Amino acid sequence: MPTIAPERAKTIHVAVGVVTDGEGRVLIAKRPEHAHQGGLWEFPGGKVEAGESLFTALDRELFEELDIRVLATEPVIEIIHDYGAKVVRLDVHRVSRFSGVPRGKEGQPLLWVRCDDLPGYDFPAANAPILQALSLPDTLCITGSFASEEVFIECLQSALGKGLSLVQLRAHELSDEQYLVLAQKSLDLCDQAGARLLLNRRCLPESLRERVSAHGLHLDNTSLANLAEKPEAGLVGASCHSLEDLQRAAALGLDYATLSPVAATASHPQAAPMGWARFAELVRQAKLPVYALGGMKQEDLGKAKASGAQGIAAIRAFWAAP
Ligand SMILES: Nc1nc2c([nH]c(=O)n2[C@@H]2O[C@H](COP(=O)(O)OP(=O)(O)OP(=O)(O)O)[C@@H](O)[C@H]2O)c(=O)[nH]1
Repeated sequence: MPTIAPERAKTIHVAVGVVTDGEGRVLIAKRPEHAHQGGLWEFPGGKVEAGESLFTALDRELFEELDIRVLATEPVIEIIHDYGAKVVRLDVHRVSRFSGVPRGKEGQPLLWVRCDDLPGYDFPAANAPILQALSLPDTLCITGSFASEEVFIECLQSALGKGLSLVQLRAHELSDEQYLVLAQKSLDLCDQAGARLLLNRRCLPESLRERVSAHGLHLDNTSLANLAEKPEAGLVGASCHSLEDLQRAAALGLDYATLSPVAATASHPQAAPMGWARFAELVRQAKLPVYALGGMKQEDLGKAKASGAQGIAAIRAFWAAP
């Protein structure tokens, strides 16, 4: 019978801190050459000791490594990654408030980096979903019904005015041609507001897609199932309803997933809601940022984050004429 090497018998729980400054930059440190994943950049942190809470572990590690005390944190993402020789569970939290001035107490080089610039640094393989999570907002607006183009524009302007910065254009009732006209108008408004627009259109012919250079694509569940590789279309996410879907989305290297329905939803009345406990269980096993979808309201954001989500995705909560 094969035996499990002792160091593989248990998953190592690691507290990881994304220390953020007033300008939204994050702190990265270089791992020592001799360490596991040595020479790569990391977010400061270390192993959670027996009996320690995540907060206590993070505070202790960041004091030991950076000479700062942690004052406030919020969850970012949890990643289980198998390095072969060991399995790590990275419990990543943003350190939004701290006291002291960070310095590399162990002689490690430190850098403050803008989130957009993080992909330019080499991180351990487990960190890819952390970088994805940091590049995404905690709300995803999905466009809803509209009686006329005028009403659509009003709803979109209202959503952008509330600060929503990621919009998925879902309008299955339109022809390709009508959809593209609306996509171009939406893109102009999103660009003006500094928001990103994702096209959700099954089988939108390549020639038409080329006419609107949106910031990315949202794939429906059928497209996810049929896809052989991630389309080269910027930010790409997909609609997931199961662990298999989430695993497929991660294996394709997609940037995010929506997981639904969490609660009962008017847009899919026949679908049975999975509830928060099941949602959290699935998200724990996901290797990419996941938005909770289905009956979500703005006040569900805290619950979603506490369940491991990137945030919430919704139509009704965000789509309304002013
Ligand atoms: N701190 C940190 N660890 C990471 C990151 N990404 C990643 O894969 N890891 C892995 O998580 C584990 C954390 O171990 P560590 O060496 O930082 O923990 P520690 O400070 O308690 O180390 P020690 O017990 O060797 O002193 C390592 O296997 C490391 O490769 C990251 O961004 N930050």
